[in-house]
Amino acid sequence: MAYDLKQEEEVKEYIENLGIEYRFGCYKEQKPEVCHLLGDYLEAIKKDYDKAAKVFKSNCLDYKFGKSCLKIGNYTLVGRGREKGDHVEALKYFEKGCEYNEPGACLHAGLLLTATGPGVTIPRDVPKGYNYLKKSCDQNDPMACHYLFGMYLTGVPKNVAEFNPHNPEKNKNIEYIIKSDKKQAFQFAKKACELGHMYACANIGIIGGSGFDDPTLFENQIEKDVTTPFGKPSDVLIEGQIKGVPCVLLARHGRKHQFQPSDVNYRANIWALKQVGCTHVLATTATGSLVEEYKPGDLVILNDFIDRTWGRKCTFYDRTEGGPKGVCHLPMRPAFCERARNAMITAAKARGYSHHETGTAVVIQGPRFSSRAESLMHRQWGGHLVNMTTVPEVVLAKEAGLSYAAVALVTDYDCWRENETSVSVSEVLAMFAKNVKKAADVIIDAVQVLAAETDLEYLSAHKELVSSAIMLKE
Ligand SMILES: CSC[C@H]1O[C@H](OP(=O)(O)O)[C@H](O)[C@@H]1O
Ligand SMILES: Nc1ncnc2[nH]cnc12
Repeated sequence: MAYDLKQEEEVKEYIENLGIEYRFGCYKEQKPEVCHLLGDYLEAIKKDYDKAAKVFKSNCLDYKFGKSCLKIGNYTLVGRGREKGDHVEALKYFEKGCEYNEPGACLHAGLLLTATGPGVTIPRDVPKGYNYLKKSCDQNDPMACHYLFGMYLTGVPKNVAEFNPHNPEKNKNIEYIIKSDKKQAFQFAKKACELGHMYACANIGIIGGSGFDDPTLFENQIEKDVTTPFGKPSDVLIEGQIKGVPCVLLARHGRKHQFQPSDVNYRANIWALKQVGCTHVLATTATGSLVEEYKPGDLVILNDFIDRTWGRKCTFYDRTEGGPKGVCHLPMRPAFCERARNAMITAAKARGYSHHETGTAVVIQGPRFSSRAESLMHRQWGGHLVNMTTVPEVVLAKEAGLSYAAVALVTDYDCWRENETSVSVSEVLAMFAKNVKKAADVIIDAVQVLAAETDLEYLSAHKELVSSAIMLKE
């Protein structure tokens, strides 16, 4: 019978008939896949969780239907269709579901057995949990592959309390159940990415500024020539891994430094990184200092900017064909991603490098350096540093919903100090070359810190902020 689903009565009748069909298929014809549909029907349409739980439970135990074991496992975990949650019983259902080859059930069993934290009531059994995760990943569950990536990336400590997720250096002498293995980590990340886990794909973009062109940072490099709706980025993207984490490197000014700051296609650079799946961008920048305490050779994790540039394309929302639609009024406080900044701060601290956790960069148009009067004015404005590239890069990264942070290397005192000559390009490059290892180490370690994080809510928050800032959506 055909239903006119625009008519309310007919929709009701259709839904009732659906229930009758499912009951018939389940109870009379004894088809497990239809019983599972009946459970879904009772849950989603009837909101009768008690009955749904009974159907899922019997379909799991009597008919060995893995998907229903996963469902009843989840019900048991959170206390749906029963009085309260029970982790131990939930695990039994997940294990059954896994036995019946349901990858989601293997994933949940693996997670429960390897989880730590105050809410966990199941004794930790990492080897058993690992096997469940592995079975799930082998059956192409992207989440399971991503968890295995995380396990191999950092290693799984015997005593979790001894492990410091923010300081890899401090974990060197602790005992591990699974030892860190970057090659294995990469294989699992690769598989998770291929299966569509967005956070596992080439996920950390690195924009190398003046003097930062060290491709030896990367293992297994591949050059990728890409184009975007906003034109071509400054150079090819170099994809590879840093200690097992998929990353992409881009030279901000091109590998031959062929683009001066006002000619860099910042939009194409950021878009290209986003296009290949980056969720984060970590950048370096050579900067002059505007205050005595920020000394040449110091690192600064930028947290704000003053924009003195002009004529640069500083939004994706300008109706470019293939670009996003609408008008975007994005707040700039905070301008940089706090989580990515913290990862850099953690890295600089752990290495013992002289650094400043905050700093405001005055971004000038260039290519000339500031006059003395300008430099003195920038000081009065409260700037700590001066450079030519942070705007619009940070703005565009934020518009693209990416997590962006920049480590500035102080190369000079600009030209505000009494009795001192003005900054020169040779001074900047020489100072950067002398200290480039510090910037590279901070990037390398920050990549590890970010990749080991499991709470990725902040990445969704970046995207939601952009959605909420768009007017005139089509
Ligand atoms: C080479 S001197 C001026 C130049 O250095 C900085 O470049 P980047 O930010 O790409 O490291 C500064 O912003 C100027 O563009
Ligand atoms: N003094 C300065 N002014 C602008 N950009 C710079 N990059 C490095 N030093 C700089």
